[in-house]
Amino acid sequence: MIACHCSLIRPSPPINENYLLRSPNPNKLNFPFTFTFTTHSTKSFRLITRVLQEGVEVVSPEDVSLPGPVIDTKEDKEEVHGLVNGVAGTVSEGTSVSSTRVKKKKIQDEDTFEYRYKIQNGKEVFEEKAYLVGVERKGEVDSFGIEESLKEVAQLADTAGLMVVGSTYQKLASPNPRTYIGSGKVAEIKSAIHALDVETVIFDDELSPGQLRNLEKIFGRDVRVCDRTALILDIFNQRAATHEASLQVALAQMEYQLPRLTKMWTHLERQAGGQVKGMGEKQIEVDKRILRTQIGVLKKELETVRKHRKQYRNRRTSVPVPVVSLVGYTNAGKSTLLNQLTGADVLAEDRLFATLDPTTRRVQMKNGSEFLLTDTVGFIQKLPTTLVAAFRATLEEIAESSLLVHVVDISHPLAEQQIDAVDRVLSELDVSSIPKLMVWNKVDRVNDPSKIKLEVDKRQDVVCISALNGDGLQEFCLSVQEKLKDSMVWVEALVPFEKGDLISTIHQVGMVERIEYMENGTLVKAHVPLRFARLLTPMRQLCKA
Ligand SMILES: Nc1nc2c(ncn2[C@@H]2O[C@H](COP(=O)(O)OP(=O)(O)OP(=O)(O)O)[C@@H](O)[C@H]2O)c(=O)[nH]1
Ligand SMILES: [Mg+2]
Repeated sequence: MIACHCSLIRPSPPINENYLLRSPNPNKLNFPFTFTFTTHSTKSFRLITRVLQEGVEVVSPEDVSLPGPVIDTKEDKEEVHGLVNGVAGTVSEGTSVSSTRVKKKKIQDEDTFEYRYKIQNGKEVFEEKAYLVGVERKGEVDSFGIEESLKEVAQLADTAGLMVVGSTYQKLASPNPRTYIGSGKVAEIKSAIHALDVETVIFDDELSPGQLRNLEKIFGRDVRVCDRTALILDIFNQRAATHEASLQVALAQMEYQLPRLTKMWTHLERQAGGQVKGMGEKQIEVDKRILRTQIGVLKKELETVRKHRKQYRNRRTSVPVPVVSLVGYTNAGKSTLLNQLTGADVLAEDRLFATLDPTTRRVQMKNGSEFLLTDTVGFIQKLPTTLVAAFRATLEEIAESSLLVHVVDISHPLAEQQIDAVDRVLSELDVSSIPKLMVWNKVDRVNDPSKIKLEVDKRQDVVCISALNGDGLQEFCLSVQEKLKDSMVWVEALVPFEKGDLISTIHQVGMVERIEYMENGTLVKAHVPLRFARLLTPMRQLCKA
């Protein structure tokens, strides 16, 4: 056996910890982490490959290179010690995490490992086994209900590439400050997860850093504990396709990590036999400072990206075609609707958070008028505020639109609760002054479509559609136009013949009621966006004269 002393530096943005963990056992990454596996096995090669692909720098040994077998063939075992998630450092030999359980698992893993590697978003990921835990607060009416909420976490886990093998929940008056759930429940979960060989326990609610640490300690070193927020961050991290989205996710991840750094350096004190008490704490402070600096750098970089986006938006709005934004619960069908109306090919799939970046396309009506339609990131109940804040730049698109179209999956059993959850996020975004239109989507999936249509007829601000098969899209566009008219101003202007191009712009951005050709120009009576009305001011005066 040889010991390879590697310091692994986590790059900025940090690599996804889970990603590294989805590697040969042990699946829990502690700091420093130690991997022990057999030479010549593809697993060792995979781990190093993955580490390097992720951009993690291997400081030593220098001979860890690709492609080709990684480790000295004379020995039959290797160890990789390293630090991830922070700064570089020299690592002395840490303790190997070869517990009896890990040894037992190793034998099983040899057989079962291969089939748990899956290709997701073009990357090879290891499908961890996950166990879900929820809490129902006594006396509090959670409109979603604990079972539905857990079902949603299961969907999130599936989207993140995890294999859910069990779940449980507890009714509590108030959460336990140490472990979130009661001690009896903790013991029950511990035996369940060990029996099921679970690698990750996911809590449906946000855990405090202390609760997270205590639970990890109780469950054992090779079991990772995470919460809904971390899971959503993980999905966002996997799916971020643009530079801006990556920056936003990295920022949200770092802000989430900042109070949770505590565990990283406790090994220093352990190795020193407790003689250098406080050494770990000092190092945590150093790490926190580094992280804060990185957060500052990211924020500045985001600001630059944001400025570019604004310039682009200003250019776009020089011809004031009204902007309509699609908002709604994740998986409601926003991207499908955009694709149907504009022929765009935004990814639309039966997974949560398929879309992260806004996409804008032009919709041309038969009467010549146009509007821009923007697809946005979906919302979810218990959406972490850090994420809403991180995505504020993206969501600025929403704030600057003329109309918000709230897309609802009306076939979902919790459609009403989802509407409330979306309204809650919208209220955080301060967009109450923007007119709204509600769209009940997926009518083709409801048991009794006629009942739904009857209900829609009674209401004024709802349109019923199937974005998938195109039902109701004509009516949808007319409703959008009607709603847009409400946000426009009425003008009567005499446009000189030499400014004839203004007439076609009025057709494009507004709603023309009447056109008359006079001796000294064209008399137009129309609804137009406010900014455009200002452009027409001199001609409106002419008209008055
Ligand atoms: N039956 C039916 N399925 C639909 C309809 N609209 C969308 N879907 C399906 O619902 C799933 C989610 O659709 P998306 O368009 O990705 O939903 P989204 O709102 O963009 O979701 P996020 O990007 O995750 O927020 C896909 O599998 C679609 O095919 C519809 O009208 N009827
Ligand atoms: Mg989408």
